[in-house]
Amino acid sequence: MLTPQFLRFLDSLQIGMMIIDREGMILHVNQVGCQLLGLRLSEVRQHHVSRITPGADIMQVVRDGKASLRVEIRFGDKTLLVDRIPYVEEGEIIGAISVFQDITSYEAATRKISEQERELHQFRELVEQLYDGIVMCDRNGIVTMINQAYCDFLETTMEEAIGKPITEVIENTRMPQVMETGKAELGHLMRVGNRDIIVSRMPMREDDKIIGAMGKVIFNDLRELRSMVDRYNIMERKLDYYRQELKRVVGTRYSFDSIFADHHLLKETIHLAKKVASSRSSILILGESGTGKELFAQAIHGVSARAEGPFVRVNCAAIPKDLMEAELFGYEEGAFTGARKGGKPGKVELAHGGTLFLDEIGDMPLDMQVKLLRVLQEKEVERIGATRPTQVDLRVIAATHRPLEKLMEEGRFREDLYYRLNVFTISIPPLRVQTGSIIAMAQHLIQKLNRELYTSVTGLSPRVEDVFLSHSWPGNVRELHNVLERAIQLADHGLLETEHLPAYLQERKVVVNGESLTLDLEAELAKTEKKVLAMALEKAEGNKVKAASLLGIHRASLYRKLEKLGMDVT
Ligand SMILES: Nc1ncnc2c1ncn2[C@@H]1O[C@H](COP(=O)(O)OP(=O)(O)OP(=O)(O)O)[C@@H](O)[C@H]1O
Repeated sequence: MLTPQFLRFLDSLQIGMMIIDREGMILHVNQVGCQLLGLRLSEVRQHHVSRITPGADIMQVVRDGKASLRVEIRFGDKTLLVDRIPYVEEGEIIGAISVFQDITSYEAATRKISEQERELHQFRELVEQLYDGIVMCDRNGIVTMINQAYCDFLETTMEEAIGKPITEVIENTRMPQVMETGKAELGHLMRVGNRDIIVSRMPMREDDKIIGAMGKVIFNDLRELRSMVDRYNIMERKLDYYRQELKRVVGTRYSFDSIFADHHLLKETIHLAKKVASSRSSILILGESGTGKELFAQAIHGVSARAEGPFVRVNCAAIPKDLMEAELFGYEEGAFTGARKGGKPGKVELAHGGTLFLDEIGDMPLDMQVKLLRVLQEKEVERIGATRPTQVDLRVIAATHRPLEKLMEEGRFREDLYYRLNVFTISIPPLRVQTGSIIAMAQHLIQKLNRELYTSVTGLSPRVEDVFLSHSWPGNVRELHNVLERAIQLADHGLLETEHLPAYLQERKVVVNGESLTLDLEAELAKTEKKVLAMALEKAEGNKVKAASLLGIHRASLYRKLEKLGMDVT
């Protein structure tokens, strides 16, 4: 039956073909078939079919005489589509023929198409949910896409609308103009039928060419918009409230435990602060910038009877003058143009039940001082535009680095307010007078910063200690903290060296006649003054009256100087 002509014919076919006899012995596989199966004809001829395709059902075809068509089978990394038919001669089944083709790439393409169909379906769903209405048209103004919601709104169907000029589907549409000008129109109000809608239209581009336009109807009913705006306002107010609550919870970060004190003057300040903390009276904290005034204010609040209440800080120097009144005292709705809906409480009101910390009180404008005094005296606050005052119960801690007495003399600070605030005064000594304690303070801050920055700096090199001792620290502990933070990050571990210090600290040292001096006038004067006082005391054998007369100054003045320079007063 398999004549050479017939075999040549089989080899010329572009699909795979295999012929077996009744017993399943392979009689022939054509060339394409060998390629698809990855075998040579000599390897398969006269072998049983089960060796090539284990579990092949082709024997079933021989047994039943029934064809099995379009069966997909995996062969290695290929997918083959197989037809198996009985091979009949003179009415008798003498074998079977298997015809197969590689459909691997076809199958991959079909999979891709169904994936894309799924994605497209998801995208449509998304579009349906994102916007109430959406429509697209091509460059000729023909509708190419419209979603169900917009169809419902326009009382049409997708079948009817797609393919029609957009001007026939949406009355008053401006999509042609948008394509003409290339400019998007966002949030326009438009009347369709008897309803107002808000539309955004934008041109669609490909390689800078306008290929169509898209329209989005964000709200198909303005009543819905209005209710959304209302909901938004309510949410904003709630958010404001929670923000305030959060501040109340995390408002204070410092306690007395956070204050490091090695110097006796600072220790005395802490002792006094702890004593006055429990009273209800106002406190005035004096100290140069960076000495820890806020630290003290928070610590006092933390141990006061109001510790559970809020700690509200107002930096009088940082608030622009024209905003200060609203910031401090709040306002009612409609009090001025731009006033927020529902009004806004001021810091004074927010501090109700707690502490109001007025930082840089010396910078408070005079008219605000008058209003503040009223709050302290009457214990009530009146928002801008309000008809009635609100009762407030708070304690004021004020702080300043300015000489308030001088400001009073110049008429820039009200005397009555000064006396009201200054029930207790706490003076924080500047770092430069805490001689002998600067290195200890630095060590304390290094430990704290090591913990925060995951570093392991062990301390200061002797040269850095020198620099630290001769610097006058105008920025006080804050300056020391900043210098150390930078140096620790540069060094990471071991001792801090001068090269880790900022340039202004490295450059201040000069050597004159073999003696190392700094260009810090105040520190050098203090050093010399200290030296002279020590010499005088030595000469007077510790007798202060004698030492003062040797120095030609009053005894009280000697005591003041010794205290200021951190020398032994006893
Ligand atoms: N005795 C101290 N112990 C530990 N840290 C301190 C001490 N004094 C100040 N600090 C730290 O120094 C920094 C400055 O402190 P704070 O902000 O309280 O100073 P301030 O006097 O209020 O400054 P300003 O007047 O510039 O606002 C803070 O990081 C604070 O933690």
